[in-house]
Amino acid sequence: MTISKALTIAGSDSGGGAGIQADLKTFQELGAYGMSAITAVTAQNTLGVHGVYPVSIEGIVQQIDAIGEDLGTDALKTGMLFSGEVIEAVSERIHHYGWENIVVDPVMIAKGGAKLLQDEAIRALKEKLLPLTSVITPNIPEAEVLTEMKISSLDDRRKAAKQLMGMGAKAVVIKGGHADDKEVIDLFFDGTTCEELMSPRIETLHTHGTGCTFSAAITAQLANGMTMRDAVLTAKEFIRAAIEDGLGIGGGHGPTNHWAYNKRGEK
Ligand SMILES: Nc1ncnc2c1ncn2[C@@H]1O[C@H](COP(=O)(O)OP(=O)(O)OP(=O)(O)O)[C@@H](O)[C@H]1O
Ligand SMILES: Cc1ncc(COP(=O)(O)O)c(N)n1
Repeated sequence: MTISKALTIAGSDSGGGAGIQADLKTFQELGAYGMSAITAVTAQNTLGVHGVYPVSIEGIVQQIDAIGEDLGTDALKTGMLFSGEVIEAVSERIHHYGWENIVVDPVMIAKGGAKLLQDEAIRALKEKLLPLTSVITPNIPEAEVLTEMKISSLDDRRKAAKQLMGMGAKAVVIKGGHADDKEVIDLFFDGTTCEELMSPRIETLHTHGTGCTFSAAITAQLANGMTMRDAVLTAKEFIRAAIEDGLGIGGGHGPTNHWAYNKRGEK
């Protein structure tokens, strides 16, 4: 039996809805063996981020090396990287191991407004990480920061996706969760085709960690050997089920249901 392996380099969310916790749950549900390198520990719940405790560069590099020198990985994703220094160190290690299937979720601000990436880090993200990226998955505000353009229309999203490809990413998904369209439109662009992936907008407060879960599902499916397009299509179904069958726990923005996609398949 071949084991698909997936690595997440991201922050820890004590509340379990976002960050490495969401990633590992998603990897497990999609049949990939999950591994992690933690970049920062957050004290967090559905009400917000109450504290951020960055891990030292040495500590992050040692975690990545522990995996690189022994287990290896078939795909990896990055989430909360927090600083330019972390981005540089992580990019250098990815390059060193020659890893492929690199999914970059450019996490900048938590739903509750807490800053998860320092401003000075944007340059490192563009210069060091984007050239190694197989797919980048910004939400609309993140795509605006990276491209320095205002994104209002669907056409703006297409232009932004092209610009991000020009910066080195091999594919782009601009997620539509933050737009006010009736349907949620995630724009997928791989250099040749530009596709609008539509699904009904679900009226719910419980969308904590949707971006983490979506990018983790892409990572797991790339580790499983799927093409980029198929991995993105599965991730869209995975997150749709996870939001639709929300758990309704916590007093604020609750987590999604990482069991939902497989539970539906069992029926
Ligand atoms: N209300 C919703 N109904 C249906 N799908 C949604 C909804 N909100 C988000 N999604 C889906 O979830 C995924 C993540 O989108 P979103 O734009 O919320 O990312 P994000 O802001 O990075 O998420 P987060 O920061 O919460 O982790 C996308 O595939 C999007 O289509
Ligand atoms: C450790 C960590 N990583 C990512 C997010 C983004 O998720 P959200 O925007 O839903 O708060 C988060 N809140 N915490």
